[in-house]
Amino acid sequence: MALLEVKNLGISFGGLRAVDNVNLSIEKGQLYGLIGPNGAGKTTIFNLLTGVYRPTDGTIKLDGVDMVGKAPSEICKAGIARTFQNIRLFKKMSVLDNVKTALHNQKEYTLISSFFHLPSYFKVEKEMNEKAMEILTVFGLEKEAGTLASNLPYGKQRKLEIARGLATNPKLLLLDEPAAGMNPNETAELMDTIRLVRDRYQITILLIEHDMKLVTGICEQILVLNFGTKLAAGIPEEVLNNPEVVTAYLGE
Ligand SMILES: Nc1ncnc2c1ncn2[C@@H]1O[C@H](COP(=O)(O)OP(=O)(O)OP(=O)(O)O)[C@@H](O)[C@H]1O
Repeated sequence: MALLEVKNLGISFGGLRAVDNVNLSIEKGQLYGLIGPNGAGKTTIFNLLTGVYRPTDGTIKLDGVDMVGKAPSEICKAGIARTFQNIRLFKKMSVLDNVKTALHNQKEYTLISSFFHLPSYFKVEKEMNEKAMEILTVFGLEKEAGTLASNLPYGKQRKLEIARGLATNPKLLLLDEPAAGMNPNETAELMDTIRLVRDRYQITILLIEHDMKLVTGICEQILVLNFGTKLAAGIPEEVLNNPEVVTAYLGE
């Protein structure tokens, strides 16, 4: 059984059919790319998968469990995490605290234990610090743990966003244009990090990306959308040489 099984997914906004009859089957541990021209419906699919929008048609199953109709917080608990095109960090918090707030998805202490500083509070706090530091190390951010998120250079802020997604302990991590605004060196480093995250945590990753070097470099399968529907799907080398894709996506 695929980890994510999406069938006949669709949504309309008034007269606009933003996503229409999309099918997606992603195996556990796969690195999957979602590409297409501006306005093709990519981010809308992320919004459907994470419960921001409710589909007008179709089904979404994670590990066999129906996600349609669940609140975004429930879907996050079920194992789908995401990052956004525009960075959404707690800018006035430290790098470490940004990751720790995401860990609250799993570990919690009671208000009473925190207020009275009971031993259980310190135990959970210590565990959270250790776990957050482990995640920061994967992203090469451990030395910046105490830095304010707003003081990180752009490329590291993008990495911190992914670290926060990972901290919710997802089965499926959705990355919306993770390399947007990065220079080629930062993008190359990010590609290594994404691979490392997948291998080390054995999670499944679905990413939207315009940078074809990144897509062909790390994605094992891709789906090309155009006007909300599937234009092509398969391994990147084949799909990107498909004349229809070249015409629609690259505008040639
Ligand atoms: N809440 C909404 N209300 C009305 N229209 C919407 C809404 N959300 C998205 N759309 C429309 O749906 C279409 C698909 O948008 P979407 O943002 O999913 O495209 P995209 O492929 O992610 O584009 P980009 O690469 O530019 O981010 C667009 O025409 C957009 O204007």
